[in-house]
Amino acid sequence: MEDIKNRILDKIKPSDEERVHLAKVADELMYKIDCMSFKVGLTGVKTQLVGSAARGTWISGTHDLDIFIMFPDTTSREDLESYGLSIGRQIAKEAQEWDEHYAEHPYVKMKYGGFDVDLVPCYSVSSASCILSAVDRTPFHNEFIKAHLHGREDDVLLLKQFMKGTGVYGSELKTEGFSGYLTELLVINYGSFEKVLEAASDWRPGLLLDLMEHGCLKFEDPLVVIDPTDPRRNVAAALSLDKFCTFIDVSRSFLDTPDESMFFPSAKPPISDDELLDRMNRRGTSLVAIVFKTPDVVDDIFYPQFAKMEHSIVPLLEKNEFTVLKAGKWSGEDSIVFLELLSRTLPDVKMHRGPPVWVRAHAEAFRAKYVDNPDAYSLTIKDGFYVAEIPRKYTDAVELLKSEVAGCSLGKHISKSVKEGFTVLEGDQILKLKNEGLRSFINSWF
Ligand SMILES: Nc1ccn([C@@H]2O[C@H](COP(=O)(O)OP(=O)(O)OP(=O)(O)O)[C@@H](O)[C@H]2O)c(=O)n1
Ligand SMILES: [Mg+2]
Repeated sequence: MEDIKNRILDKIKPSDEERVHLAKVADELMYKIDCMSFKVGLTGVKTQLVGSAARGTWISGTHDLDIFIMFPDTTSREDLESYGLSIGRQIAKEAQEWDEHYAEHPYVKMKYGGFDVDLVPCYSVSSASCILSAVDRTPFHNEFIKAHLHGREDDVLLLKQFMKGTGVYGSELKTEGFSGYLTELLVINYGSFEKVLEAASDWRPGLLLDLMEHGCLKFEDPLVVIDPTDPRRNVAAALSLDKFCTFIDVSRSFLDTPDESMFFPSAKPPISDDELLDRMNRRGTSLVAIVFKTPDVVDDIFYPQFAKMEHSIVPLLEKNEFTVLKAGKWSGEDSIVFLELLSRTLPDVKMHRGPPVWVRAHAEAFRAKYVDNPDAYSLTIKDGFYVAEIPRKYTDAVELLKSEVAGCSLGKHISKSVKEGFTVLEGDQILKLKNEGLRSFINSWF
């Protein structure tokens, strides 16, 4: 175990040179921001480096700098936004590339000196419980982690890399995993990388960690980690049940058989046509793919819509009695929802249940509609209910999807893209999809 940890740390721990370079670029940027705010006559504005770069918990080679421009809490929202943006734009003049983003406030993102820099305006408030906007907590996170981590940066680095390797790191809506701050709190709470894994091996959903014993509001999430700087917030709010459980699973595996490759797994190779056909034949199911053009929106807008799409399409199939074994999603230039069905086709007969025979008026109306209906196969009684045996609307899942997908609730941008055109592929038609990233996704998913 010690050997593995040391070998991993050799790869992920920033060198002294990297630390010096990062500090230099951060200082340079903060100095420029200070000069800029002085020039436009702002007083009381402070700048601060936050996030993993400020805490010594960034993974070597991942170069993001989060710099906060902190305005006095008496600043109006309009002033904070306009000064924040104009300072950002000025600095961006010397950047390799830049653009504007919108979170709680608009902010500027840029490539500067080899780093991905976020210049985020926020309010400087006296405590995290009186924040005026969500980002105002971040400087308090910095203070808390610096005061409590006590030299366990290496444990955080190992935990982050282990989570990256096992696919559970990142609190964006695309991943629904663990945030950087959460990994730091877990190390503080349990004491070390291994102790986090040992504890996680016995986790159950509904777990509450309340480091500062705040006592707390009720949260429904699988993991609740009360923010030590703000009792109203669950730091693990973005974590999905499946990512929570994946972490339990990989923690047990690693402690059972420590394996370096879990930190840096090699991607599955793209599946070949022959292999894919062979797998389809062996599984004996029907594989269906719905393909549409990926709308041009940011991940945090796209992925919730993509999840919504899956959660509309699976019930559509089930309502029509197609059994969905599993669903999967992949997105590149095109986006694809995969559905593995027990069978693509169903027989023509559908059992349509009517009212109980003893509910006379309804029962007679139902009987009258189906008893001599030339389209119906027959009318029977089962468990006290009339059952009409009628032809089903869709006997082919592909026809169902072609007709009904565009009418599903899909989210604004996906809906627009699907209405502009989509295709439904089944079985060997899926071999038309050649993208290598997609083929390696299929290799691990199917
Ligand atoms: N959902 C989020 C995302 C970010 N933050 C705050 O913003 C900081 C910077 O965010 P980010 O760069 O995403 O995370 P890091 O902790 O810097 O981790 P990484 O090493 O992955 O960059 C975090 O430390 C945290 O204090 C937060 O409170 N909630
Ligand atoms: Mg960061």
